[in-house]
Amino acid sequence: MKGYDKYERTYFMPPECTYDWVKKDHIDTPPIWCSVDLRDGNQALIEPMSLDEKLAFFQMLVEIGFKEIEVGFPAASETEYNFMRALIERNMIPDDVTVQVLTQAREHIIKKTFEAVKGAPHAVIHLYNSTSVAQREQVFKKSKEQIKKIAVDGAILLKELADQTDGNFSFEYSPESFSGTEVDYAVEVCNAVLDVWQPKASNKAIINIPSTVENAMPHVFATQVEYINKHLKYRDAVTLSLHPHNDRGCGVATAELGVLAGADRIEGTLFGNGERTGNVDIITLAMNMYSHGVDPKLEFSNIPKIRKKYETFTRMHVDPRQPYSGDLVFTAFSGSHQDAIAKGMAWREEKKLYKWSVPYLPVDPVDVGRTYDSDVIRINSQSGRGGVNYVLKQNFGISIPEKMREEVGYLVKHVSDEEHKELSPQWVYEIFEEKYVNTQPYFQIKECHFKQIDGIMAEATITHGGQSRIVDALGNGRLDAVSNIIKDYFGVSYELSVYEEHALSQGSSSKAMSYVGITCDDKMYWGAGIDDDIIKSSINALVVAVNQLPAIKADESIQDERLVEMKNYIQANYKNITLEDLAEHFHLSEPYVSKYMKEKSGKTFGEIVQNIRMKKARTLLKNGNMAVENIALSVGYQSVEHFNRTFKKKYNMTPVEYRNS
Ligand SMILES: CC(=O)SCCNC(=O)CCNC(=O)[C@H](O)C(C)(C)COP(=O)(O)OP(=O)(O)OC[C@H]1O[C@@H](n2cnc3c(N)ncnc32)[C@H](O)[C@@H]1OP(=O)(O)O
Ligand SMILES: CC(C)C(=O)C(=O)O
Repeated sequence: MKGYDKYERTYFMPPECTYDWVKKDHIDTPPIWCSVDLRDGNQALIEPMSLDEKLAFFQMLVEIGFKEIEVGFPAASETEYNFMRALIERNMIPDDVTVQVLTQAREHIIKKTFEAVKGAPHAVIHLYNSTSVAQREQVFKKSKEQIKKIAVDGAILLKELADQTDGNFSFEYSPESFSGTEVDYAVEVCNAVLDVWQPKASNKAIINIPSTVENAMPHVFATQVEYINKHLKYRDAVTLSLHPHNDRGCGVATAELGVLAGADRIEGTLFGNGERTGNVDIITLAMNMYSHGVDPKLEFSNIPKIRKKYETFTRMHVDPRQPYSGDLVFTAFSGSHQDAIAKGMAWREEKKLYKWSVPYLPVDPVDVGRTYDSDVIRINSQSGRGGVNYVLKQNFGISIPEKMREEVGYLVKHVSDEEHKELSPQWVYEIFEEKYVNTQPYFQIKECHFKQIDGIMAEATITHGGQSRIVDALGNGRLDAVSNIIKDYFGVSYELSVYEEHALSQGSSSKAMSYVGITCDDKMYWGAGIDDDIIKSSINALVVAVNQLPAIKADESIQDERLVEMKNYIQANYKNITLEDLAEHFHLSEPYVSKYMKEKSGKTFGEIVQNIRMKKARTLLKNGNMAVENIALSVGYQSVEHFNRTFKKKYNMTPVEYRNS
């Protein structure tokens, strides 16, 4: 890529590099968390938060459990100033929470800041000035000594004003733009500031190391932090804090390695809001610890609720891939992931495990306020049988037999592929239902009675081709007897291979769900049935399965017989027949009859009716002198105009022209 040679590395390795942090593999106690949402997060918003929004956000941060909150930059604006005053005057700061405010190292800004914090029960005054090579040269045009003096002068003024101002104050100093600063020089400036403040273990100062613009790999930052940790004066009286940004996308790694390197405290924001690519995301950091079995001491058990408020207050949007918080972070669309998750969840339930080990899910989604129903497995063309089965089970209590799952999986994903869409759980259910439960059958068994005679005798009413017949057969069980009826009646052979059933809870009532798999020529055919009655549900399942057999589907004698019967019925009732009448007469649904007629005769129901009417009309026109109006009505048209129009369209002449031709 052209232009790469315009850049060079702008960070500095410390004079001595030690790598003690490398030997640690996890963080066992959470750092002190400081939220900077209301300051660094707020200053990065297109529209900074209003006073009321800041108050509500502050309340949310307190509820999450933050004990240190940088509430703003009071010298920046009236809103910022008034917010600080409101917190103090309305007594909104809980006893165990410390608020913090930021100030430049400029006299009037520091003075304004102290006016804002007057009367605070406990506040941290956070002083910063830039120390990087670039800022020394380009912005301040000052030497190292002069830059250090800005910090020291600021520190002196903080101390003086703190002594003169009503309230309880501690101090924080940040060598801003540390990432482009020589590490030993940054330490020198920090130590000079500490010399002014003379911190005590009972009232610690905070030294905050920002990766103001992240410009190095996280291990470089950790090595820098380790050096600072070892070279800061008054170390027992100093809280070493980090303030990572995310310009290289490594904010979280930078923070974690920095903590391993000796940092005690982290400044960050919810969802990583902040300047440019953001501050480090505290939710991710906290949840990373949580997923290692460490209590982060922040409450993220309902992230969706926090997110909703955050999005309202900041007008920002959380990315669907944002760790722990995004819409899609617990979702598997792909088959093998879904399969493993579904099996892992089943394993967990079966073994009654408390410890979490479900594949592909770093934490239990329920722990952060998500659900298993809609968050974990979603169906598209990348999905597989494990996922489809999970969705049916989780959402509808349908537990399909192991051997049936592959067919159902392919059936569902095929629809998604064709439609090019994600399928909602309801859609998945409808696909399943249409094929296995409510399929339009070639035959049905509407009624069945059983007698115990040397085995089971079943007597079933089989309906097909518009006719119903009562047939009986013996079997060694009820389903076997019904199966024998079907075999005898249609002359088909198959093996009844799988029968499974379970209760299906729907609201307060419970139904029986049955599955039947039959084998014919080494291939399995499936059906399912749902009914209050277990026998009925199993017969329905069997009927659907048999209806899938190619021998039944291709049985032209059944087809032809029914088609002829339908045509005869139309012929006999052509004057006022509707599709609804026809479907009802043959105990079938309208869409099925409509599709069936088109497929089998090449004409729609409407075309067939029209042909019959026209044929009758032509005969009446040629034989006798019945008025055209009367002919129209007698063959079933509502009006003569309609008849004339249809006739002309079909024969390219009017009925009168036809009569005279
Ligand atoms: C990395 C960070 O996030 S740091 C925090 C940044 N946040 C903000 O800036 C948000 C709030 N800031 C503001 O509202 C404004 O900047 C104010 C009100 C504080 C100050 O505004 P202004 O007086 O117009 O000054 P501005 O911020 O533009 O800075 C300009 C001057 O201050 C100096 N300056 C900037 N930062 C500092 C600092 N930390 N310490 C000392 N001097 C500073 C600049 O060198 C410049 O000096 P010059 O005029 O002599 O060249
Ligand atoms: C003021 C400092 C800590 C800052 O916000 C930064 O450097 O990013």
